[in-house]
Amino acid sequence: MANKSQNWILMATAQTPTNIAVIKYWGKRDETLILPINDSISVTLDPDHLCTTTTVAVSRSFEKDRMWLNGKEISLSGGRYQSCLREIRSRANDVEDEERGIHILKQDWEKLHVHIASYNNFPTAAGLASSAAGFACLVFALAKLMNVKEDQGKLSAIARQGSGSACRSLYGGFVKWVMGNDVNGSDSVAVQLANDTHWDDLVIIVAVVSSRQKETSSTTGMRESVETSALLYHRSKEVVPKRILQMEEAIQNRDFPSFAQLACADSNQFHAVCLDTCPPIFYMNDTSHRQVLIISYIEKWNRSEGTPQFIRVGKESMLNVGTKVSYWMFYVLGDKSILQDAGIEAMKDVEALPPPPEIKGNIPSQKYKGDVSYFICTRPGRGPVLLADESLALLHPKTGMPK
Ligand SMILES: Nc1ncnc2c1ncn2[C@@H]1O[C@H](COP(=O)(O)OP(=O)(O)OP(=O)(O)O)[C@@H](O)[C@H]1O
Ligand SMILES: C[C@@](O)(CCOP(=O)(O)OP(=O)(O)O)CC(=O)O
Repeated sequence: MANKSQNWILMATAQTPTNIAVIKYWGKRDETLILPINDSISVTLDPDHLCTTTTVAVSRSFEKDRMWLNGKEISLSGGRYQSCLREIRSRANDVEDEERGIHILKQDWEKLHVHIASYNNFPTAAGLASSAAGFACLVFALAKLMNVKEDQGKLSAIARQGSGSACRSLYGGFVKWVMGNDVNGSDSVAVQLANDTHWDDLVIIVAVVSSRQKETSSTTGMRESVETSALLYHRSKEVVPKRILQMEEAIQNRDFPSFAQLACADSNQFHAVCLDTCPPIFYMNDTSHRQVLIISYIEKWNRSEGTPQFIRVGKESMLNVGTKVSYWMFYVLGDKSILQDAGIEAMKDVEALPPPPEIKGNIPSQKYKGDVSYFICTRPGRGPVLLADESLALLHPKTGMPK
């Protein structure tokens, strides 16, 4: 290795959005390579509101690979981290920085160790797809550091081995994860259906029910569904292939009624599969489990009556929008102007919202004050980016340790 005497640290910092599936991935045909039993489609969310920032650093003074997640050191010994590190290292290339006297040869990367620090600006493992943004960001940042020349599609196949849904976060806008046929997973990659500007009046409101960790992880849940649910088999073979085509068309045509109907139906079927699993999984009813996704569409809200048109994914969210609205803690993160555009400035404006027609005459007697902790108002967003501003790095440029 060149320039052994010099004590340099080379770093790269990236920011990567999370994504939310509108046609869901649920079930693997290969657990190690993370190969799914059906295609899925997602919307990448605006990284200004929901994202992961990851700094990766390399130095010959580092004695082993180390990682800090949200300030706490975590083990990298797990198979998923090891797969991502191995796959990226094997594609690394020479890195030259004449000014700083850094010369790393392709073959050096196998012996060099990395430090990784990552921060999620939203709760980890609470159903907000932290693993998606996290592994996509890790792979993207390492690829930049190690001068990996593969395109986003190839990188998506590496991120997939960290967490399935992570492959979709390598692109912005509307993304399809093609399940592929290869036993080695080379064709199980993400492709972009449309970029983040394609449908610029689509608004996504995530109502966070609880920031606590889920009791059944997606990995365990979907494994049990594959083993026990006959409905999942029917879903992956008969239902999803048709729905994927319809969803692609709805996105292409910016056809909101079809988009919302398909997303609702798919979310409901996902929850039905969870119930059909033995033992059953309850993501929906237990408010400690999962955020409720509410997709809201504003057709130039400023020009219309000023009333938001909430379209819900799932029955629980329907109830939330309609009857619980005045009991929500009105705490909004993200782009508050989205609600302000709709004439909602304060709690009294929320209370004045009419319940949706579906729940008229069917108002449950029980009221759950404070079920929704907060909202995140967001939009379709761009894919991963490298942050050039070194002050945003999560590792010290001199020590390579977390700031
Ligand atoms: N920023 C990150 N960088 C690398 N890995 C991360 C990061 N954030 C989370 N992870 C990994 O993802 C795991 C959480 O994934 P998990 O699938 O349980 O939750 P989730 O992704 O938040 O929820 P869901 O998949 O249901 O949407 C963490 O334990 C950690 O291993
Ligand atoms: C319900 C989902 O969010 C499941 C996501 O599962 P993960 O991608 O977290 O699972 P692993 O591949 O085991 O890491 C649906 C989706 O995002 O498509």
